Amino acid sequence: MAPATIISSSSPFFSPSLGNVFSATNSRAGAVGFLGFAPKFQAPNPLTATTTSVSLSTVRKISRSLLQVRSVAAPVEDVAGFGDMVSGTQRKYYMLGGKGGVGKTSCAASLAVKFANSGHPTLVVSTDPAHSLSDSFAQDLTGGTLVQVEGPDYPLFALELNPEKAREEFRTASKQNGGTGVKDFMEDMGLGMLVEQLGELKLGELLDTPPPGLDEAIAISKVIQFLESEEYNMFTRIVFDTAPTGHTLRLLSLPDFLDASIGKILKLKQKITSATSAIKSVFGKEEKRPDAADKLEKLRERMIKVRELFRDVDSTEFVIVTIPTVMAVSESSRLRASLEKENVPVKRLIVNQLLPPSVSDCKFCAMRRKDQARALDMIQDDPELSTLRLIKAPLVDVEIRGVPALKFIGDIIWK
Ligand SMILES: Nc1ncnc2c1ncn2[C@@H]1O[C@H](COP(=O)(O)OP(=O)(O)OP(=O)(O)O)[C@@H](O)[C@H]1O
Repeated sequence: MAPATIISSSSPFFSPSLGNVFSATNSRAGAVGFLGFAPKFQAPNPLTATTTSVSLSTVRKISRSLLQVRSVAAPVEDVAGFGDMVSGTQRKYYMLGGKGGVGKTSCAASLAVKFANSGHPTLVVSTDPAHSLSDSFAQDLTGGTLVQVEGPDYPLFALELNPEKAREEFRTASKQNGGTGVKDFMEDMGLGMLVEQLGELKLGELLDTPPPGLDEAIAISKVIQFLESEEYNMFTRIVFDTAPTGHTLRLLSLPDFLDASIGKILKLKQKITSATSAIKSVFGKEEKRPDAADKLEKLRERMIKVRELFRDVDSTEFVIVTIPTVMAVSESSRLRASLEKENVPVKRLIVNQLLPPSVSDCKFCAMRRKDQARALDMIQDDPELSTLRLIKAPLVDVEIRGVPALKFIGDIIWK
């Protein structure tokens, strides 16, 4: 991860300034360690900051009470702006992605805070194996379970999917009880049906080693849970902080791949079934068994549901985050092209870490500014990117950490 350039408070263009904001703001949340200013409140240690792991019943209770008291912010005229994103109580998914280190997590976390402060019970999920949600919120959100983020006006929960832990559990499970542990493990992920079917097809041994793409499969299984499980019913906005480009594209194309693979398995199974039942009927031994193909077909339907969700303009949007450099803009252009090929809706492009205006640039800053202007021109001329709504986010003078900082940057980005 490339660290952001941090401009000191003595910089000639000390604006926009988180430092200024925080000297005037107090908060329940733990804003931690801002450079260049002295916070007026006691900043908790990020490692010991209080976070709450919640049980299913707590989530349900909050959900019920929210349904009674919540009023979601009204839509504004600008349908393409934040007003469009916040309006309506039907569930919407936002995926933020782009090159490593450009500010995906900061943008995703700031969007989640803004949604929560606008009245939406919100869930922010990290599918990046190198999670930084905890760092961004300055709260411990690790553990792979729903954790409530302290600070926003309405419930905001975070979930850092833990592929390494999942992979380890997978290995352990596959060694237990002659492989039935794998089934339990996959069932926990909402993929039990797949194992059953593989068992039917005597392909269970394939599960003994974690397959390539398990990280993405875990993320997909979570999406299925978001769609089907009561635990997640309360959330009207789900924000994904995705892994850098390649991983994310694999994640988005996985349902297609699984759908096609299941299709092939189904065909193969049909052939085997008709051949074996022909033999069995010749010998008068055909048994009536529940049709495994039905279950596979159901799994396939779920995959189609996920695939459709990724493509549904009304409920899903992929927001590309970039920085104003030739390399990052080029990668964003390729990402947009790939997303278009996958029919994933993209409407916005955030250009993050733009140097704020200044009257007196030093030579270094003037050079950087010229470079950034060139990258912005590149975006204007790029057929993949020029059609997107451009959101310019300034490089701020301190690291963006904690809910107040995320609120500050979120109010600049999400308008
Ligand atoms: N506009 C900004 N101004 C100042 N600092 C920023 C800005 N945006 C992001 N940063 C800082 O840059 C660093 C990287 O940001 P972030 O973690 O959000 O990027 P990322 O794209 O999610 O990284 P990764 O690909 O490693 O997950 C963080 O220290 C963050 O505080």
